[in-house]
Amino acid sequence: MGSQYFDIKPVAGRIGAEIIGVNLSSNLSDDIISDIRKTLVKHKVIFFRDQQQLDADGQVAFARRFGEVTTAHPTVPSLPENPEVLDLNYGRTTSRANSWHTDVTFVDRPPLGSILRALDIPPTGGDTIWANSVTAYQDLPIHLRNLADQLWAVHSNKYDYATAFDLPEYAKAYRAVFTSTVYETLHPVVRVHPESGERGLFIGGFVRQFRGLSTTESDDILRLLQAYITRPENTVRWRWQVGDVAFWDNRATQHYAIADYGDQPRHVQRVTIVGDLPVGIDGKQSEAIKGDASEYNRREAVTA
Ligand SMILES: O=C(O)CCC(=O)C(=O)O
Ligand SMILES: [Fe+2]
Repeated sequence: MGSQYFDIKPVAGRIGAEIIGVNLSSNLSDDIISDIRKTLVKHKVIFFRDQQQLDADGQVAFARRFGEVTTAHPTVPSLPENPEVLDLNYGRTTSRANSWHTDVTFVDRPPLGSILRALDIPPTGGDTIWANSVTAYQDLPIHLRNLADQLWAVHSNKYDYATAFDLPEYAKAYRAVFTSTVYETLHPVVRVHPESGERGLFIGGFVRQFRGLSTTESDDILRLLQAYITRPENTVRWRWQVGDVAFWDNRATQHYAIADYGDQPRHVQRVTIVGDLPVGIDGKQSEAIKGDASEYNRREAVTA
């Protein structure tokens, strides 16, 4: 699929494409937005360079073209003047993003996607990697695919905070909120993408246990399945420059922010689009177990 409005340049063999010739701060027609959406669904993560003219409000306005935007995230401070914008500006030691995950899968409607804008990037390091969960599923040998097809997983935001990272004072309020409500949701391990119909592995960092298996069995199987997600063939790595924008399909990817830049500044801002209720290959939908997940996407911003 091409577009009459912009050029599409794949970045890696199986995931990721750069969109060339679109100014995200301009008034984009519905036709352009529709082509951007198709490109996102096909390539799973899309990149736009040189978007220095785009500010936080423009980023929110662009995100709104794809769906409802979430307010606030319990682990990451929002901008006080703009609760839709997550301000990720607190260094490698305080981030949970340097592990493979799909965003916010502990609620029943995890994000459709997120849009990340680079404001300050270290001279070296601080890249982000995305993985294609559809090609990972296709890579599974048939017997493992049959196993994955039958599994459902409990996703939760409950962590062992004994080993938690140290937070700067201003971010502690967010952690207090994050830990005050436990969310648990049962999702299919193999999810049918609502737009492409593709099957993908829907797992990642918030998976606690597979239904009907012990925690040890779950850990072993999760490790086995994650190994297909993180195979280099299924990934793309982006070397950020200030002004870059990345937009990923959170329904078909995992990502990992590389914490290799020491104490150098790295500042990115994220806007998140509400997704739908995942559907498994048998047509069954995800189910919230704990926490009012339906309210989650509209919860109040916490500002310190
Ligand atoms: O900082 C990054 O590159 C990504 C952080 C992350 O995981 C996110 O914004 O969801
Ligand atoms: Fe993330």
